[in-house]
Order: sequence, then C-alpha cells, then structure tokens
Amino acid sequence: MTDDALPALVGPVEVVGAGLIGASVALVCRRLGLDVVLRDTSVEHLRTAHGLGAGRAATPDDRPQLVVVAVPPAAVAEAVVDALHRTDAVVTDVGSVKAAPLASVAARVGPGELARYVGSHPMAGSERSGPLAASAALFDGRPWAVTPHAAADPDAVGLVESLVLECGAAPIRMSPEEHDRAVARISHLPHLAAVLVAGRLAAAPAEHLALSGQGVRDVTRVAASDPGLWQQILEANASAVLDLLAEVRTDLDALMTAVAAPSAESGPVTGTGPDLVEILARGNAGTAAIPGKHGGPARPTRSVFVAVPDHPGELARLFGDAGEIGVNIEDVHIDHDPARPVGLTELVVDRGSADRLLAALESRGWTTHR
Ligand SMILES: NC(=O)C1=CN([C@@H]2O[C@H](COP(=O)(O)OP(=O)(O)OC[C@H]3O[C@@H](n4cnc5c(N)ncnc54)[C@H](O)[C@@H]3O)[C@@H](O)[C@H]2O)C=CC1
Ligand SMILES: O=C(O)C(=O)Cc1ccc(O)cc1
Repeated sequence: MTDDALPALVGPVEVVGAGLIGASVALVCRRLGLDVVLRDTSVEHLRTAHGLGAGRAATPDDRPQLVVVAVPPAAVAEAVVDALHRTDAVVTDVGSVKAAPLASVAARVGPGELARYVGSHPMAGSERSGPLAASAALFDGRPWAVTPHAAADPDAVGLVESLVLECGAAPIRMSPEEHDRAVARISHLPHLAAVLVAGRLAAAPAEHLALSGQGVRDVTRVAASDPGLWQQILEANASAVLDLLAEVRTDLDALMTAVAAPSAESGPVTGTGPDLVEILARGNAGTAAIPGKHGGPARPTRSVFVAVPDHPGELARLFGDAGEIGVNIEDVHIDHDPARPVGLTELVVDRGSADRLLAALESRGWTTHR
C-alpha cells in the first residue's frame, strides 16, 4: 500500500546489516522491483542474503535514495553516522531503542546530515536471527514506529513512512523518548517475564517438562532469542525498564501475600493488598487492552482445537475447509501429541464464528475439542 501524499520509494535502497530484519526489508524492496544494495560485516550473511534474492553487494558508485540500518543496537549509531557521511540518502534504522542512538548520532554529524536521519522500529520479528529467518511477509499488518527528531526533514520522514507502508506495516509516529517508554512496557518487560519463567524450566525434571502444553510455550517463546541482542536492547533502555521492574517487584510482593492469604471460606483476609482474584482480573484487563490486528480495537476471539493427522497435506486440507466454511483464521498454533501421530491444531477465530466452524468441521469428519 502506498500514500500519494508521501515521497515515492524508487530506490536504490541500501540495507546495512542483512540479518533477520535487514534481509526482510530487502526482500520486500526486491519484490517491489527496486535495486537493493546489501552491506554486512559478515561475508557469510551477505552471501546468504544475496542467495535468497535480497539484493546485491554494494559498489563505490552506488547512490542510494534510502539507507536502512539493521545492525545490532550497539552498532546502530556508528552505522547511521557512516551512512550519513558516505551518502546523501535519507537514513533510517530499525533498532529496538531510539533515544540513545539519536543522541549519539546528533553529537557526531552536522545539521544537514542530521535532518536526513529518521529513526524507526518495526514491531515485528522473531526469536530467530540471521538472513535465513528473513521473510518479505514479516511486517504484514504490524505496527512500525517512526520516531523523527525535532529537526528531521519532513520529506525524509515521509520517505521512511513510504517504506513502512510498502512493507505492509502501519506507521505510528511518536517521539524517540515516548517510543522507548512504550517498548519498555510492551516488548522489553514481556521479554524479561518470559526469560524468568523459562529460566525455571532449564533444570526442571524431565517428567515435569513432559506435561508442557501450549500455555508454557506461549509464555516463553521469546525467551529463545539471542541473549547478546537483548543485552544490548536492555542496556540501551535501562532507565525505562528499571522503572517497570520496580513496579513488578511491588506486584510480586502483593501476589505472594495474596497466594499465602487464607481464602474467604477458610478465614478472614488479613492485610490491605489486593486479593488473588483482583490480581488475576487485572491480568484479564491487561490482555483485553492489547489492540487487535492492524491496530484496531481488540476483537473477541475463541480457540477451536482440531486433531490433525500427521500426514502430508492434512493441514492444507484443514485450512481449505475453514476457507470453504467462510471463517477467517486469525492465528494458529500447533502442538504435538506425544502419545499419538496427530497434531493438536488451535485455530483462533472470531468468537461469533467459532460454533459454526466447529459444527461444520465436525460434519466434514474432523475431530474437534471444545
Ligand atoms: N530480532 C527482532 O525480532 C527485531 C530486531 N530489531 C532490531 O533490528 C536490528 C537487527 O536485528 P536482527 O535483524 O534481529 O539481528 P541479526 O543478528 O539477524 O542481524 C544483524 C546483522 O547485522 C550484521 N552486522 C553486525 N554489525 C554490523 C556492522 N557494524 N555493519 C554491518 N553489518 C553488521 C550482522 O552480521 C547481521 O547479519 C537490531 O538493532 C534490533 O534491535 C527490530 C525489530 C525486531
Ligand atoms: O518475536 C516477537 O514476537 C517479538 O516481539 C520480536 C521483537 C523483538 C525485538 C523488537 O524490538 C521487536 C520485536
């Protein structure tokens, strides 16, 4: 999707750092037919990204319209400064933290160069890294923060928003400082919560782990991410993260008191903190507050569980049937039954369509679980 009021992205686009995010941006730009120039300190990543069709190696004659810096957080400022010195292109970066790299860039370039720099941050990715994990569909329907500083050239901001739209994402403009407070809450704290829960599993007895279901997988998925990347992200946003961790420490104390407190049936509740149900209900309120896909209000969904035989083509048949029944699948998770050659597939659908989907799948011979 493009916006006629914004400057057109015509290329060449230079991508510095052809890993998960950089190679994904590059694949989108190649799909648009743009000339894409790749740079990476890793010859292997460069070769892999090129082999995936993400672009070609840079030459001294290249004159990019836009440079996208997609290197690890601690290397962002240096790579942005280098791109501003080396080219007359608009320069953006996709780093997970915005204020500290901007301060470092602003201290090292002239005003004309600084005007061409507009930071940004796609709220999409995965626990994997490197070009082999890249996908042109990575940013589809995702929010992408665009964080201009006060002296940014409006055309440069517009070009970065054009890139975001071309990637299928939704640009959300905010200041670098507000962005950093926001991601501390919706990305960095959730990451640390996942890490703490997953850390309790590392040395767990095998017979405990054998009971693992979808819940523990949902809560811990991002804890599989690269520790080096996350060390850099958390160090760059330490102040906002520490503020939230202090609040969580208070919450944890209240939770321990509430779990230890006698229930209403077995005796009077002592203390003045929230009781367990209040704490659990606050979790409900928090999950309901997360906007739905495409930034809209959260739409109520329900999960429909279907046993899918472990044979080639069965999943495609299930999706085909759901399509014929006319129900949109919002999300999908697959769990493997350790005891049987089936996958338990969770289809997340609009709450109003769930009963219809269940009945129609059952009539087509699928084994469902309510
Ligand atoms: N992993 C994720 O899910 C997300 C990451 N980000 C941000 O995107 C940036 C890139 O992260 P990923 O793509 O996940 O990492 P990655 O490790 O997959 O890719 C980084 C690439 O940069 C290269 N590189 C390192 N230093 C370099 C330098 N000085 N010059 C040129 N190339 C260099 C590496 O060889 C690698 O190919 C980070 O700043 C991260 O904070 C943003 C959104 C999501
Ligand atoms: O895997 C996921 O769900 C993520 O949330 C990935 C992610 C990692 C770092 C970011 O700065 C943004 C997104």
